[in-house]
Amino acid sequence: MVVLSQPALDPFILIQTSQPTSVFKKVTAIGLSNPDAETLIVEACQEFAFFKLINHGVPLEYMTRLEAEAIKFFKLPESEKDKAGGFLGYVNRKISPNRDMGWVEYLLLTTSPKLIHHISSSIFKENPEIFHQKVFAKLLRNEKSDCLFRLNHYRPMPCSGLQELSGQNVIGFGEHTDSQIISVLRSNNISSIEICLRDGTWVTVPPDPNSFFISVDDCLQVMTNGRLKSVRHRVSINNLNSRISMIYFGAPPLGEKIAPLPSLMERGKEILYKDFTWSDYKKSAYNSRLSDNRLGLFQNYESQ
Ligand SMILES: O=C(O)CCC(=O)C(=O)O
Ligand SMILES: [Fe+2]
Repeated sequence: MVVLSQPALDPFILIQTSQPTSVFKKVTAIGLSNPDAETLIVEACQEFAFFKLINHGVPLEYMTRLEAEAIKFFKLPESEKDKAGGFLGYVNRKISPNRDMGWVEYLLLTTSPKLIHHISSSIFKENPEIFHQKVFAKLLRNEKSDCLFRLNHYRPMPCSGLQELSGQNVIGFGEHTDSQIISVLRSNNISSIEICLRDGTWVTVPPDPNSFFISVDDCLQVMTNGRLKSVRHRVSINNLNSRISMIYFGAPPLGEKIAPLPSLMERGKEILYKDFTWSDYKKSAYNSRLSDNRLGLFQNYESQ
């Protein structure tokens, strides 16, 4: 990455020098009604830590309605959006507390039923009941979990910037693994997420607004004692259209112990991780950089 001493809004600080990626044609598409779904999911998670869920039964109109509300919000003047700022709510370009920036603005929401109502009424003023739709009501059922929901907006690059940037990508969301158990992502049809395969090659996953992309996150890596590995991913911006994505991060309750589960791990394999709670993980993640391996701290010394 080229780091220039420019004002915070200069997109050039985010130029990504990595090679262009090829399109990932092998992403496994799995429908839940497929009798072999369980096996296919395990295989895809072992091989790619990532798969595409098709025929999921969630009507497209739910997602497009929420997307429309998000677009309305993101079109507001910066001063209005900033009023919804804070740890939860609106954030512009700042991806982590530790200097990680991206060409992205987002709304970070908790899925706690009590808080979501409050947040929704201040952000989606014209449609505060947006999260009362059936699909979200289901996601919000577990009051104790610490799940998050993020709406990302990758603005088009300024035209003058694009001419000079021709052929280069700008970091929308830098390389990282997600922390939780699984993430469920849906985006519009614009540009896409890139994932890192086991051999270290980065590939671009073709977008599909009708499907969900499911990824293996850090906690699931621990719960399976490393049998599944969380997937490194990133978003690059290289065109003139806005990308909108929404991601549900499925997390445990704060005090929950995260540990390898005998039913998920390979029999007889040594335990790779120390005991820790989701709250311990979050505290240590707060001091890390986006691209860090945040599980390093929790690995058993003997097993490294
Ligand atoms: O916006 C995307 O497509 C992915 C963003 C992402 O990885 C995240 O929000 O954790
Ligand atoms: Fe992510």
